[in-house]
Amino acid sequence: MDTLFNPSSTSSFTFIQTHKNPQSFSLRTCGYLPFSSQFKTQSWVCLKAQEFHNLTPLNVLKKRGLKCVSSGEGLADEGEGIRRKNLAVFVSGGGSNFRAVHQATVSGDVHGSFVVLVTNKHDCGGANYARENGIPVIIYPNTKGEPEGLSSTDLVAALSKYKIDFILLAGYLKLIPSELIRAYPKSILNIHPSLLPAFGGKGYYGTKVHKAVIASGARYSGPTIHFVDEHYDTGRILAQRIVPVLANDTVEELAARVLRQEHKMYAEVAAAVCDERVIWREDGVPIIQSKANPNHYS
Ligand SMILES: Nc1nc2c(c(=O)[nH]1)N[C@@H](CN(C=O)c1ccc(C(=O)N[C@@H](CCC(=O)O)C(=O)O)cc1)CN2
Ligand SMILES: NCC(=O)N[C@@H]1O[C@H](COP(=O)([O-])[O-])[C@@H](O)[C@H]1O
Repeated sequence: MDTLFNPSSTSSFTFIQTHKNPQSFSLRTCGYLPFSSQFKTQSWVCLKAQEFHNLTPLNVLKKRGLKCVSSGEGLADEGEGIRRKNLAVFVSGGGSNFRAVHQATVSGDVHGSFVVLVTNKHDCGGANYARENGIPVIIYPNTKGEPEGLSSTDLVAALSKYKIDFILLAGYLKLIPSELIRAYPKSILNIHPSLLPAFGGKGYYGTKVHKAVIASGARYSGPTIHFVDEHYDTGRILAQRIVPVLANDTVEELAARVLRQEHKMYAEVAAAVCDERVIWREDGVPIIQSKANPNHYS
């Protein structure tokens, strides 16, 4: 039994572009607002009127001080498609999350293409899968064991030629340098196999995470996808799913249950970022607009 955890599935947000500040969306206070369609003009989005249903009363939302800022590119015009995004992936191991998202790009579920892979282990499963699929492989960082590895500065320079839109960390076990974080603001995601902020940080990776969860007596666990900042696992949380921790779970059984949800969630989140459906609330929390119902956010 895997349960989706969707705290705000009944919430509806309506966003009005303010002429004063084309990068911020604010909630109008005049009660329910209808919109009919969305189109993009120059650098900001205009929302026209249409009846919406089951809106959370705006005054309730406004009391929570909710204002939203677009993800930067805004919503596409009705008449034109959203540009396909270039993706980079960082792996250290087998790369099952990478393979799951890559297969979603091939099937068309994710409107993006992996253009480069970075790894600290030149012969890991993820790197070999990339080579088999014609995806260039870069080694980072430079270590005794990986003398071909790049420095942080050279990594940023090497990646710049691929015109990357988003970087996905998928089982990468080294610290992402601040130079790369500065070069790709709000554009680097990581998947972690616990419900952050619990069981995260230095030393929490792979089976070590699940061992700690079981030892704690926690009844639920699950994967988290978050934006990456300078520290391990402290960036803004974007998505989570929950799974039960059973009384007689082994580390391997819990790891497998969480990993199944990781694969599904990462493909959904990758689709959202490529569709430009990530919106940053004024309080700094990123939220995802539902593909099926644009009135729903989670
Ligand atoms: N700047 C950031 N870099 C990375 C993040 C991040 O959030 N910010 N996430 C990690 C992935 N990760 C958890 O999701 C993670 C990976 C590795 C470690 C860790 O303790 N690593 C060991 C070395 C392990 C090894 O080399 O085998 C260590 O640093 O001592 C913690 C969390 C990816 N990068
Ligand atoms: N803290 C980072 C961490 O533990 N990441 C975890 O490593 C595994 C990689 O599997 P994969 O290589 O098969 O995708 C995944 O479970 C991922 O959440």
